Amino acid sequence: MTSLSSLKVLNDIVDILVVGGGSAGAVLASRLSERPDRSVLLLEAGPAHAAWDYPAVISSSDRLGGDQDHEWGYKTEPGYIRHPVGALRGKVLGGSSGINGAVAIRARASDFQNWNLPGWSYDDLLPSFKRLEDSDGGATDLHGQGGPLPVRQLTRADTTPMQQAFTDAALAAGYAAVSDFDGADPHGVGPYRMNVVNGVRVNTGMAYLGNSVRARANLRVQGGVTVDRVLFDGTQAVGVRLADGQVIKAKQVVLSAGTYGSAAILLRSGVGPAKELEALDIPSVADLPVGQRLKDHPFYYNAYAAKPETIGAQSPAIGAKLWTRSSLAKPGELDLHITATHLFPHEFSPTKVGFVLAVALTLPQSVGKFRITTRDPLAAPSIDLNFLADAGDRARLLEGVKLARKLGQTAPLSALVHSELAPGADAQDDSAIERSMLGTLDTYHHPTSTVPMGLDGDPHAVLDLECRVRGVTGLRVVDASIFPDTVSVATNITTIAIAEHAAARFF
Ligand SMILES: Cc1cc2nc3c(=O)[nH]c(=O)nc-3n(C[C@H](O)[C@H](O)[C@H](O)COP(=O)(O)OP(=O)(O)OC[C@H]3O[C@@H](n4cnc5c(N)ncnc54)[C@H](O)[C@@H]3O)c2cc1C
Repeated sequence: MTSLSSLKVLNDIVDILVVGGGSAGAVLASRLSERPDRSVLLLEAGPAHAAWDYPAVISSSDRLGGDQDHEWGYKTEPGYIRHPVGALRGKVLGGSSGINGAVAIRARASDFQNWNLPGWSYDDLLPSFKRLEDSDGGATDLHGQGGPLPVRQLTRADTTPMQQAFTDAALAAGYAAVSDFDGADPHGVGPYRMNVVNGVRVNTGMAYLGNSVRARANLRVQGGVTVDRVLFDGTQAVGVRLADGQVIKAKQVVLSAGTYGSAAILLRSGVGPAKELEALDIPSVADLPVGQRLKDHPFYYNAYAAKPETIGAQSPAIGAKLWTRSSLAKPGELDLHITATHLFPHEFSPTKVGFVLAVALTLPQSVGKFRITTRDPLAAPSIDLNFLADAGDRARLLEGVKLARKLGQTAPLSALVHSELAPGADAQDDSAIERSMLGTLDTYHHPTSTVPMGLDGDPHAVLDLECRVRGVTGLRVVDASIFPDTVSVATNITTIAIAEHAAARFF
């Protein structure tokens, strides 16, 4: 474990201590240390690889989910679907942006309208969405150039024969072609925008914490350090205690440990539902609803055995999607994704090669719950995603699965199919499809909202609108946990943008 003396930066009391170097934390450490007169310390539990020296399991864009050295290893509670699923989270400088699918699409204006928070509209966030980007299409009203994160718009030619056949099947079924999912009308099918360059998934530890940034005299980036809890003097945050008992003092603490990590640190610190904390003998500092509004996107694999002679190239593993709406979506909402992916355990296919039309419900109503069950900072938390508990969620995902199956039977995609593996030929009615949904459901890995922002008087709000933890001083949270509700797309770019937004406005 790192010794306390080796963690000292410039002063004994660091100006800003950022906990967690993931999608949000790396952005904050980079942006906040642009001002040389303040010292910034970033503590990350996982390894802090040099920007040019990430192992292939992190840098290769076709390998998702990391390995035991770079992933927390959490499992969910069985919940409504009655089986646990792996709740993957990156444990590395770059965080979950180091193990994710590298799809780079923003939340929609309607998502921010749903949040309904002053200062957090799409227009408010647009400068941050542009500032983070180095878009290959150059600077436009919509996209930015020269920012830290390279974002490439895939073309049809960049996608695989299977993804092209999927796209053509969706077009044949009457869906529109989408050339940029960040554009005004993303309802339809098309290739992704991705933060991948030459097969390298560019995580935030690379993009925001390159050599010159890490060389700043006022910034210290330290990997291999697990934070136990925030220390308070009364209700003033004064630093953190590490899992090994060492103490680090700071004038301001920012938690960017992610939807699970930040909530767990708050709970261990006495910030959370007082009754739950009392049961764990944790003295209450602020009685707040941490962990009560967990949201995530349920994810179903409509899996196919492919004809080996027609499948062709299989990289990029992720390349195109259909973004559409169920019949229960509210006006303007797009609540279903169908992603055509080669991420498939090929040994399960009778032809030894397969592909997946992965169906996600992106605006679920079901609300999950996050808790800790012990004060031990090294113990796994309890994560109940509560997937599909809401009957409307089941109905909408069912529509998505039926649509995916229809596309699998539509030319030219149908020509690649040897047989359907899930739900499988026997699943002919809704109840059989639903059984398959419940039995094999996974997560899209977009958990949010355990530490939600909200207006004064909002019973769900843990933070105010400047990311400050209510009822205490000197403590902020900035990461995907602060989303007041889920958004209808993958969450990485929006998380980076809220960190850009917070860094520019609140510090
Ligand atoms: C498999 C997978 C695929 C995904 N695919 C996509 C995709 O294609 N596109 C997309 O937009 N989004 C995707 N996502 C989601 C996206 O990556 C996350 O929403 C985003 O990275 C979350 O950022 P964050 O800053 O909130 O948390 P993280 O990036 O997870 O960062 C939290 C950091 O805090 C550290 N930490 C936690 N606890 C402590 C502690 N106690 N002490 C010190 N450090 C701590 C962690 O190790 C981690 O580095 C995917 C996620 C996964 C897991």
